Amino acid sequence: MTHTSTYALELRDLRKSFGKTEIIRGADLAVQAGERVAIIGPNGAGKSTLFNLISGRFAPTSGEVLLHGQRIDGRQPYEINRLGLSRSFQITNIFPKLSVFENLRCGVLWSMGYRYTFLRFLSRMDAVNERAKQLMEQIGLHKKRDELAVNLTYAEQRALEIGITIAGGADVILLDEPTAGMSNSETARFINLIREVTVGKTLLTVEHDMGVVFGLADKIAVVVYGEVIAFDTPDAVRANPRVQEAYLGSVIAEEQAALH
Ligand SMILES: Nc1ncnc2c1ncn2[C@@H]1O[C@H](COP(=O)(O)OP(=O)(O)OP(=O)(O)O)[C@@H](O)[C@H]1O
Repeated sequence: MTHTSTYALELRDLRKSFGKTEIIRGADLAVQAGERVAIIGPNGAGKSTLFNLISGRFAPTSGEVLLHGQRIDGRQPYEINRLGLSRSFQITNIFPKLSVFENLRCGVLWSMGYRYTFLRFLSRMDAVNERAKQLMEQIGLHKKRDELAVNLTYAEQRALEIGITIAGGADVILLDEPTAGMSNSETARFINLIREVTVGKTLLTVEHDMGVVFGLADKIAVVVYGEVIAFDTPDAVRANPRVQEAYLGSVIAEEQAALH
């Protein structure tokens, strides 16, 4: 049996009920460090709820969530963040009236436990500035250093969100539909950006766009009716009869029809 600590993230018989309705119904998942995982499934299957359970927004009704072998279920989102798991929307909420550089500095400081009200002191903080500069280059916004976030294009704002998400150096990153609302060419560029900035990290995305799923994921977790019914490589998931029957067959058929 593999030792638990070899997994970056593990879900064990995770359950969540809202009122009398069980939405997550015994989900199991074991993600190795460095894997990029896309969570897919029909509308209402429980994908966002799973993200909420992992990131601490909801406490599970029962079951366990482990980050590098350590139980994190029931902990507060900020505690989970400090333990090395960062979710895009937790900290995002870009500050529209701050520049790209200032937004990234806030991301770095937030991860260190400061509050953005210390903003006026930031210019003295060389290490913070250096990290923000490095992030700005990583996300390709160094030429927009002093541009206010509100003036960025949509795709640039999403890139800034990713920069803020990775600012604290978390090694497990959760992204909700990172390319939603982008054009095809923006999406292709953005997949590359995500791949680059998550090298060596563990990535989980909730994703509806099959192009993104197959372009980004090393493994796919298929969630149907609150359970992970398959967790495997994209090719194996495509070929899995249970997945085809439950969900993916119709999506692949649509995809193939669109290609011909
Ligand atoms: N806070 C809540 N209270 C009550 N029911 C909820 C709550 N959050 C989610 N649900 C219900 O849980 C079910 C799963 O929702 P969830 O958003 O996790 O699905 P999803 O797979 O992310 O769907 P989609 O692909 O449409 O975003 C839905 O029936 C939803 O109404």
